[in-house]
Amino acid sequence: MSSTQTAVHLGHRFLDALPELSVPWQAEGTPDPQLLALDDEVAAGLGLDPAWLRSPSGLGFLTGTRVPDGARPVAQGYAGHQFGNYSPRLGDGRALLLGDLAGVDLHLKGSGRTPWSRGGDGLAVVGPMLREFVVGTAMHALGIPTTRSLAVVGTGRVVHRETPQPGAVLARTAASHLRVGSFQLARAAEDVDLLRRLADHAIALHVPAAADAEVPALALYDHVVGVQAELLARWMLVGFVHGVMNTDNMTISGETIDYGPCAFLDAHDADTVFSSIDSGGRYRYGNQPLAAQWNLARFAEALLPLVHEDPEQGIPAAVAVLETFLPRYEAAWTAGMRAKLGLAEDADPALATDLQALLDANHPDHTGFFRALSTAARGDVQPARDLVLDLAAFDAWTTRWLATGPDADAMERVNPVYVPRNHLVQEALEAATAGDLAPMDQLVDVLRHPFDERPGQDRYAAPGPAGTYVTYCGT
Ligand SMILES: Nc1ncnc2c1ncn2[C@@H]1O[C@H](COP(=O)(O)OP(=O)(O)OP(=O)(O)O)[C@@H](O)[C@H]1O
Ligand SMILES: [Mg+2]
Repeated sequence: MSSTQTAVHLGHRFLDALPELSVPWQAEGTPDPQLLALDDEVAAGLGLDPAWLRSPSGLGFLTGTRVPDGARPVAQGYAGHQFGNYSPRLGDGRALLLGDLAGVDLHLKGSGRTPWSRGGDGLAVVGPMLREFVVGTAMHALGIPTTRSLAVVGTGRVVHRETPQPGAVLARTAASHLRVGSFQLARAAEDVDLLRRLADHAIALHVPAAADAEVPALALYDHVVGVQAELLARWMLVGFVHGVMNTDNMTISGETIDYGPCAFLDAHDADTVFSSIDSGGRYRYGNQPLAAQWNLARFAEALLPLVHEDPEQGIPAAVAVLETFLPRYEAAWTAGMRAKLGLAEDADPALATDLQALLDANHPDHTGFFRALSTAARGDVQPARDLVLDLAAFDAWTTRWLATGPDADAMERVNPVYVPRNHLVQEALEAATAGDLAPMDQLVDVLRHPFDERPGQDRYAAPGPAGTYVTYCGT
C-alpha cells in the first residue's frame, strides 16, 4: 500500500451472523486493470484515499484480487421471485461481499464465478457497470436512497455477450445487501433459528428499536413497508423506472439496488418500459408501486414463522401491515407532489391528482415539465404550456395552482434540471466502451448537481428524440 493509505480493516459481520448464507470466496484475477470511474466522495466516506485507490495496489483492492489482511470475502446466498417466478437458488453469482467498512457493505459485481453462478460466467461488462455508476450517482445527488458506486475498473478481459465486450468490476457500497430474497432463502431452508438470526441482523443494522417490540419481526416488516413506500414515491416523482423489481432486487434498507435495465422517463407515460426482457410490462413505470407491494407480500410470507409459531396464524397481523403500504405510498407521493408544486401544507390535494391526470393525458417531458412549472410560478407559463396538447385543461389547472402562490425557489430545489437521460447515458456508455471516457465524465459532472441550471448545457436537459426508447437489458 502507498504511504497515504493506512491498512484497511474490513469487517465480516454478515459471515459472522449468517454463515449458512455465506460462501467464503475469492475474486478472479484481473489481467489488466484500468480505472474507469471513481467517486472520491464515496471513497472519503469509507476512509479510503482516492490517490491510493488509483494505484496498482488500490486497483487490486477494488477488483478483489488483493484482499486486506483479516478480510473474509463471501458470496452471499439469496433466493427470489424473478418476474413473478420463484428461483430457489440465486445468490451472488457474479459478485462478492468484500466486507464491511465504516458501517456499510463493500461489494463487488463482475468479480468472477461463484458457487451461485449457475450457468453464468460470473462476469460483468463495461457498459452496464458504468450505467450503474452513472445512474446511482445521479440518484444519490437527487436525494433518493441508493446503494452507491465507489468505482468501476476495466478488467482487460474480453467477455462474451451478443458481441465481445470489455469486462469490468463495479465496487459498490450499501447500508447492507440484505434483500427480500435473502429472507426467502432462509425461509425455504425451514430453519427458524437461521430466519431469526437474519431478522435480528437486519434489525440491528436498520431498525434497532424493533428489537424491543412485542413481535420484532413484525416491527421489522412495518419498517421495511414504510421505507419502501417512501422509496417508491421518490422513484415515481422523479420519473425513475427500475426495470427489474424482482424480490432479490428489493433491499431491506430501503435503498435502490441493481441498476440494470433502468432509465428515466422522457415523455410521462405510465406504460413506459425500457427493459428488453420485460415483455409483459410487469415493471412498467406506472406499475412500480404495485410491484413493490407484491414483493412485500412475499417478504411477509418469509417472515411468518417469526410472527407466530404457527405461521398461518401470523397472516392477519402481517396483512394488516401490508395494507398500510399503499396509503403510506400515497401520503409520501402527495407530500412529494406538494413540494414539487411549491404548495403550502394546507393546499388542496386535488391539485396534485388533477395534475397527474393532465400528465397522463398529455405525456409532456416529465423532468422538463416540472422544472418549467417553476418558471410558471415566476410569471411565465409559456415553457410549461408548450409541453402540453390540451391547453384548456392546462390553463384551468394552472389558474387554480397559481392562485395558491407557489414558491418558485422551493420548487427549484426539488425539481431537477438534469436527470440521466437515456439517450445521453447510452451515448456516454458507448463512447466509454470504445475507450473514450470524456462523455461519461462530463455527464456525471452535470448529474452531481441536478438542481443547478448551467448555462450552455441545454443538451443535458433536453429529452431524447421522440419514439426512440432504447430497449435494453444490461448485464
Ligand atoms: N454473468 C453472470 N454470471 C453468473 N451469475 C449471474 C450473471 N449475471 C447475473 N447473474 C446472477 O443472476 C441473478 C440475477 O441477476 P441480477 O442482474 O438481478 O443481479 P446482479 O445485477 O448480478 O447483482 P445485484 O442485484 O447485486 O446488483 C443474480 O443472482 C446474479 O448473481
Ligand atoms: Mg440483482
